[in-house]
Amino acid sequence: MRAADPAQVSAPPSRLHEYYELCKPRVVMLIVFTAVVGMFLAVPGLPPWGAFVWGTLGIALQASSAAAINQIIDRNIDARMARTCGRPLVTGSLTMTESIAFATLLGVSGFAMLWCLVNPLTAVLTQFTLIGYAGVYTLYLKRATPQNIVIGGAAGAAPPLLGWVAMTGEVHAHALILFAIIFIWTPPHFWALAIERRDEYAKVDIPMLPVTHGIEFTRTQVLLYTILLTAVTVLPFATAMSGWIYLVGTLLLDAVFLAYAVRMKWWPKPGLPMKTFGYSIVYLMGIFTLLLVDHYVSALIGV
Ligand code: HEM
Ligand SMILES: CC(C)=CCC/C(C)=C/CC/C(C)=C/COP(=O)(O)OP(=O)(O)O
Repeated sequence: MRAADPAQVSAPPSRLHEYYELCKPRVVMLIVFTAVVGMFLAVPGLPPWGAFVWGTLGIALQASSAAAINQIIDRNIDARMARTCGRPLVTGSLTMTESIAFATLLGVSGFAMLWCLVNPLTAVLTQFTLIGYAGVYTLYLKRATPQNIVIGGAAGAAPPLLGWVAMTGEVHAHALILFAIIFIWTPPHFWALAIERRDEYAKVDIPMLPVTHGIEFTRTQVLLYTILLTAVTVLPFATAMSGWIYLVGTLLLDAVFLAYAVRMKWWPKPGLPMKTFGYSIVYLMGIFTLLLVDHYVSALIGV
């Protein structure tokens, strides 16, 4: 048997992989999943396949473009934080010109796809979302106020609403509930991580809440937002948008999230904030999976 070639084992990541990383793929995948669930919930039965495919692709392209623009704007901050210093624009594996061209290509093709093959309202709202994240949050809010991620969270919360509009051409109250769930989820999602990364944000002068108001205050805010989140996640059931399957599942997920937040507040220990952050991602996937499953199972069994 031939021994592994050391040159191959330590080969640098391909350029394709670097472009892929520029899109923050794992975040974008969850964002697109929430948009897809919005599409399924918007209609009885199955969504119209043309609008579904082009809508998903268009939203994914625009979200990826927004993530790439965020890395273009933030390259100097990213270079000085351990968590982000391996990003393609920091290591030099992609140049500014390449990154700008790539982000433009994704953004323009995503917009054109949504405008021409889905509907103009979806295209315009998705474009505002891109500007909200890449422009308003990254360029301004992130550097200006500890409420940066609360206000900026509106961009991350928009995708299920965009998915809904892609299917129906209009903004429905149920779509606003989906928006509200992600909007209220964002602070505990991010501040759990920021507690752990406080010193890095302080070093680069980014006024994240644990930097400006301290870790204890941030833990209190995480707990308060998690309580509020529990209330907001009951809204799909309260408005008859979802049924019992959703309610039981969501209350279990909420109970675990609350337990994390309570432990972080009164029984903090090293590693707990990162576990809470990790759970926040499982939680959001869980909530949107429950919404989807409930939508079809309730229709099938007629409850
Ligand atoms: C303003 C809003 C948000 C902020 C400030 C934020 C912040 C962050 C940060 C800093 C990370 C990186 C953690 C790391 O590198 O270890 C992260 C990871 C993540 N976020 Fe968020 N986030 C936001 C909204 C969202 C939204 C809306 C979603 C999805 C619906 C999302 C899904 C994720 C996922 C899946 C990861 C894990 C990525 C990985 O494993 O590489 N985030 N978030
Ligand atoms: C449909 C559409 C256009 C959606 C765009 C929404 C979008 C891409 C949201 C991403 C949220 C996010 C990862 C924020 C963290 O940015 P950060 O700069 O605080 O985190 P970082 O330090 O890891 O870069």
